[in-house]
Amino acid sequence: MIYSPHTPPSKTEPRISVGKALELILAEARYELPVERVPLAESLGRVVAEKLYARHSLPAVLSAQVDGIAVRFDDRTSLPDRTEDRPFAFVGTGTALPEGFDTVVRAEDLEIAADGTLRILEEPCEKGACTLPPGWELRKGEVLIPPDLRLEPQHLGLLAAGGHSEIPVLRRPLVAVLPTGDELVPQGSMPGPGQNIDSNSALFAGYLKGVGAEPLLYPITADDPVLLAERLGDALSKADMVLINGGSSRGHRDFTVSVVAGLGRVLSHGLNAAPGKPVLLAIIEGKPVVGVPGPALAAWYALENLVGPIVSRFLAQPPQERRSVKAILTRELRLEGFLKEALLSLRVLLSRDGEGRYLVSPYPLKNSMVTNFVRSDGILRIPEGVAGYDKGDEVEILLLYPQAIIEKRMEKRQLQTLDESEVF
Ligand SMILES: Nc1nc2c(c(=O)[nH]1)N[C@H]1C(S)=C(S)[C@@H](COP(=O)(O)OP(=O)(O)OC[C@H]3O[C@@H](n4cnc5c(N)ncnc54)[C@H](O)[C@@H]3O)O[C@H]1N2
Ligand code: MOO
Repeated sequence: MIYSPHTPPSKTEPRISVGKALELILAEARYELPVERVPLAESLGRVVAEKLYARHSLPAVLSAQVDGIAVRFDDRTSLPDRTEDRPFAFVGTGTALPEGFDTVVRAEDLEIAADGTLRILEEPCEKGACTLPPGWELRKGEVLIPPDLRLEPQHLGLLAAGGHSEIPVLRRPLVAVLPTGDELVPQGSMPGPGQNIDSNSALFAGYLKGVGAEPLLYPITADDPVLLAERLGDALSKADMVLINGGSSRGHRDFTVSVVAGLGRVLSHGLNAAPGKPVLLAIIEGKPVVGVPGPALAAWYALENLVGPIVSRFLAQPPQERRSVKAILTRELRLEGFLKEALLSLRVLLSRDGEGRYLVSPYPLKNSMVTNFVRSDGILRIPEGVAGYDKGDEVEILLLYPQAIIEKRMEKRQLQTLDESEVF
């Protein structure tokens, strides 16, 4: 299959690689977030803003590690031991040993006879056996969590054990989303002739939440540079980063570039990427501003390649990575012209061959409806400079769903139980 660009870029248009564009915006914008305190139960997935220490020791005193009896080690006699006259106390796992006791005998190593007398079948081998000394779990003042850690459920347990109920975290980056275009109507409206639903705002909101940001959704802005400049100003006064959606290309109503250039510094306009070529990256008042193309697929790649990593930078995290699988190409791919020089992202379907290996079939590039995107299993990214692949070559596929879900999708397709028009 030969891929060629459907909108060849002009020869004079300066374009840079996606990697270089990301490097520039990461190096040149300001990435600072204020700290807020949230209840421990709501801190999952949040990024801790400062080092957190244990506020007390656990256990506070010598405690039992198992269910059994507490004894004094020095009271032991030869085995088996009739112990009705030996002092002991029943203890449960995690409870404190009563004063004067130093060792625990496991319930399995005891016998209580019918007459109520207690025998120790297996004497503890050392003083302190089956106990936990004070501070064994946590020592007061020890570091529990370093700064910049994204909290997982196990960290929440540790912080609770260490005496924390409110956690200082980085505020989620607030990302303003400005949909633009005279042809757009809000979600829930019936689109008339020439109208399109602002579906990208929903896509953006979901994507942003998924990477740990807080979307600030604006109403649709008409194709009017004055209105756009006003909205942009408002967004910059509230948000940490601004996404302007649509109007990024070269149509007579595409004002994004001129408005942004009037307010700040444009770092790049045009990426060596397909889809996702007309992406605008700029800095206004130290804040990153991204002009995201209108077509949903191009928009998604801009989110994935640039916006996600920028949000991660705000949160002092490495960019989130998708799971990938190796797959065998079912046909050759030859790239021509601009596509050979660009980072090409192709949507793919996966299946399996008789040996259980993944097979991969890419969709044609032009087939860029958002519904078809939802139907794809993953993405084949072809780096800049690669002219194509042969049939049978092994390539890496980034998965759009968890692997178990992909397996189910493949199974359904193989059984042909999928309705042709089904979108899932
Ligand atoms: N002469 C040229 N035309 C185009 C070029 C080019 O190089 N020369 N590039 C093409 C490429 S590639 C892309 S990608 C698009 C970029 O378009 P814009 O970012 O300027 O977006 P619009 O023109 O405003 O809209 C395009 C399309 O997307 C729909 N859209 C916009 N916003 C939304 C939204 N919030 N929700 C859903 N859909 C949205 C819009 O209705 C249009 O259908 O330009 C090519 N043209
Ligand atoms: O392919 Mo454009 O670069 O995103 O429609």
